[in-house]
Amino acid sequence: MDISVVNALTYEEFVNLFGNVVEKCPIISAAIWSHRPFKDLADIEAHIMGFIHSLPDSGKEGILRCHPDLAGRDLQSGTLTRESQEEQSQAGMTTLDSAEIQHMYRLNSKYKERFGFPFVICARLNNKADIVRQLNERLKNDRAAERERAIEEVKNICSLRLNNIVLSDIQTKL
Ligand SMILES: NC(=O)N[C@H]1NC(=O)NC1=O
Repeated sequence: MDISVVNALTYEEFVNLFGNVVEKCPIISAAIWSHRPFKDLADIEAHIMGFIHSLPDSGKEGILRCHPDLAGRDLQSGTLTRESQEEQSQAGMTTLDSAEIQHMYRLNSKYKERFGFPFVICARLNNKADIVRQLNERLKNDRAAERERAIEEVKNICSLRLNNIVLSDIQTKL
């Protein structure tokens, strides 16, 4: 997708296209729309991350809380967003057996109890074993370090979602 096409989108079109690059946080695309014209995709990403970094800790934690648990209730009940469904599926979260689902549930609960927000990791860059290992590892962090670590993962998820939007646009034109 040519950046001039993105820059010509109306506010509604822009939020429709980019509204879920950060899970269930369309307010972020709504906010950065006012920074048009964008130079390129990296510029859009930089504005998104600038917005997130400008938030107080409570705002960053709010963003984390918009993320569904990995292998959690939304996945079991089929209520994940399309993006999250694809990502969790790529990381093998949709084919866990019941013991593995229970294990993830226990780890996710322990994490939420400790930090007050859900465990977030870029599922497309990690497989099942990585996710369990990192969940256990990151439980050892203090809250401030872990908040920043989780926001880094939001950045990775966002970056891949942005690339996907551009790729799928190229594919529909081929
Ligand atoms: N909790 C969590 O990490 N959720 C997610 N990760 C990801 O890549 N997509 C998600 O929805």
